[in-house]
Formats: sequence, structure tokens, C-alpha cells
Amino acid sequence: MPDAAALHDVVVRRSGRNLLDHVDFSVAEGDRWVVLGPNGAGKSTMLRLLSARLHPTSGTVDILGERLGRTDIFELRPLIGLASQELADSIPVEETALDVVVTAGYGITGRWREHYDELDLDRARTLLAAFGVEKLSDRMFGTLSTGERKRVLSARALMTDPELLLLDEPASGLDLGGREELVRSLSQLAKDPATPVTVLVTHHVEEIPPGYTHALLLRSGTVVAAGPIEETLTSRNLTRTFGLPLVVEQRGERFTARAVSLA
Ligand SMILES: Nc1ncnc2c1ncn2[C@@H]1O[C@H](COP(=O)(O)OP(=O)(O)OP(=O)(O)O)[C@@H](O)[C@H]1O
Repeated sequence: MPDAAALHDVVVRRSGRNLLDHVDFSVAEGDRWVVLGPNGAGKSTMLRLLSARLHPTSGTVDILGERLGRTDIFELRPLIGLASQELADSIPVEETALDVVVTAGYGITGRWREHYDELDLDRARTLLAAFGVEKLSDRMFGTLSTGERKRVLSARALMTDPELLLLDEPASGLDLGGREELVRSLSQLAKDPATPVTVLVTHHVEEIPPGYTHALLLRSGTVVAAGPIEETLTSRNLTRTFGLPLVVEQRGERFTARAVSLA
């Protein structure tokens, strides 16, 4: 079976600097990847490539069997479920949570005159329920808390029954309880065989939901390590990625990391 997504020798160059610097990365059917790295490492740039919102300066990007630059991205994008801050920023504040989810069917933000049948609306409600926010269906997106918005966006990402699911920092800005609840929802999703190939970007190993199978560590646009999560998420690799001495520990299916005490 071909890879769901593959980057080969990818460079993304802006203002004389390589934001991604000769990156190779591939995601196979059934994989759940977490992408970790410090601020500015190139994580969001990678997700913009994988969501067909950016073309590489050089190298090749294949998504769901289509090569970027040789395919109609408007046919490709509905096959990709995306939740990101960039997307959240494009949602009108007065849009209801239900409409935020259902409009994914047309790949738009902001409901206008499109027709949605009862099946679409039922699916949107079911997805809101899966993330524990069905009671917020009629609330305006702009009035939701950070955590509530994150959940609504995750539900939206699944609306089109995508073949590739991309989640950019789904737990950022959440309080501890909110993070733990979202991690639980994302873990249930990850462990469901019906869930598509998933790539989740985060800054924190504590936010990795159980069920994630692989990790990609990025620093300054280059790959520090990539592979099965338990082999890749080592203290040595995390130290190289974040540029300070770190110890990573695994307890059950969760990870924690902290700086090495010098005392
Ligand atoms: N159009 C651009 N021109 C110049 N530099 C850019 C451009 N877009 C992004 N960058 C830079 O590229 C680097 C990588 O950005 P990116 O958003 O991919 O990082 P990130 O790993 O997602 O960071 P964060 O964790 O802070 O969200 C950053 O240093 C950013 O300032």
C-alpha cells in the first residue's frame, strides 16, 4: 500500500532561510504521528505542506497518492481534515459551533447559502458529542473558551470523513483538566481503527495521546529523529531537539519530560 503522505528532500525557503531543510518524512496507513519541536522548528510549515496549503521550494510532496504541483489541490483538500489556529482565525465570531463543523463539508468557514441535509447536521452533532461539546451546538464560536474552540475544531476536522487527519497543537492553551479531557478524546480516536492516518503537532510530550505510534522530532527545519514512538522519544533525542538536557519518562501510555537537575 502506498504511503498516505511522503515528503522527499523537501526544502521550504523564505527570506533567504530554509524553514524546512532537506526533509524526508513518510506516513503509512494506520500510523498516528506526533510532531514535536521547539518554537520555530518548522512544525506548522510541515502541516501546511501536508494540508496542501503550501508548495515546497524544492523536493516532492505526495499526499494520498497525488503529487503537489501536479494535482488539483481543491479536489485534494476535502480529503484532508485539518484543525489549526490559522483555520480558527478565519472563522467568523458569530458562526455557531454546529455551523463551524458542518461547513467543513464545503471546505469553507462561514455559513452562507449552502444547503446541508439532516444527515450532515446529524453527523456534525455526533462529532460535537464525541468531543463532549454537543451542548454548545448553538453557541457562537467567538463566545467559546479556548478549550471549547479546540474541541469544536477537532470535530470539524473529522466532518468530511477525511483520509488524512492533521491536528496542529490541539491542546495548546487548555487548562490541566481541559488538556486531560482532550487527550482522552484524541486517544479514543487514535485507537479506533476507523480513524484515518493522523499527524498531531505539539510542543509537549505530556500532550501525546495514548495510541500514537510514531514521533518526528524537528529542530531548525531539520529532522532530529523519526520512527516508532518508544524508540524515538528518548532523553537523548529530546535533548538534541530542544537544545537543553532533558529527561523523558514513560509511565503507562503517557510521557513526561523535565530538565535535568544540575543540583
Ligand atoms: N513567510 C515567512 N517568511 C520568513 N520566515 C517565516 C515565514 N513563515 C514562517 N517563517 C519562520 O519559519 C520558522 C518556522 O515556522 P513554523 O511556524 O513552521 O514553526 P513551528 O515549529 O510551528 O513554531 P511554533 O512552535 O512557534 O508554532 C519560524 O522561525 C518562522 O518565523
